[in-house]
Amino acid sequence: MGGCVTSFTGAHRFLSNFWPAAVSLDHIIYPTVEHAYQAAKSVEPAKRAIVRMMPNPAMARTAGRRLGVRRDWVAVKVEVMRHLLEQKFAAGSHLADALDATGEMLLEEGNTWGDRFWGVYGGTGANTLGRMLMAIRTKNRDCEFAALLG
Ligand SMILES: Nc1c(N[C@@H]2O[C@H](COP(=O)(O)O)[C@@H](O)[C@H]2O)[nH]c(=O)[nH]c1=O
Repeated sequence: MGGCVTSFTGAHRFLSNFWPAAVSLDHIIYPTVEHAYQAAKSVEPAKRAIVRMMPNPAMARTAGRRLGVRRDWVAVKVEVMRHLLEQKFAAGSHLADALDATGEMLLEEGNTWGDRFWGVYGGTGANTLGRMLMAIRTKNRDCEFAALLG
């Protein structure tokens, strides 16, 4: 299956970091990748708890953006995201199956909120989130293949 997912909406909403998925950050469970990613901007447990308790990912994002980021945030944020997404799409899980079902489609987080780092806005952007998801999709397949071979 070729083609392109140009936004994480509708049937592809599960690709968004706002989709419900329990993920762990430093042994504490968060309800979405977005909650955990935003909490990770701080190293202070009390601040992380505020983000974790937010009733939805949009509010977690707003709260996280007010935290003031830790000094090493720019250096670690991509690895933090990868760590969370690998949990969300852990091989064999329901969401990994849904990711696998996207076949060879290009996954692009086209967005309306101006994010050219994680997604694509106005036709340009690094699409870091989409590229990470495609890499996990490939990795999961490689693992499955290796398991079949024994
Ligand atoms: N703003 C938004 C999404 N953007 C998400 O926000 C995060 C980046 O936050 P920051 O590093 O603070 O700019 C990252 O997880 C990105 O995917 N996603 C959605 O589904 N809906 C939204 O409305």
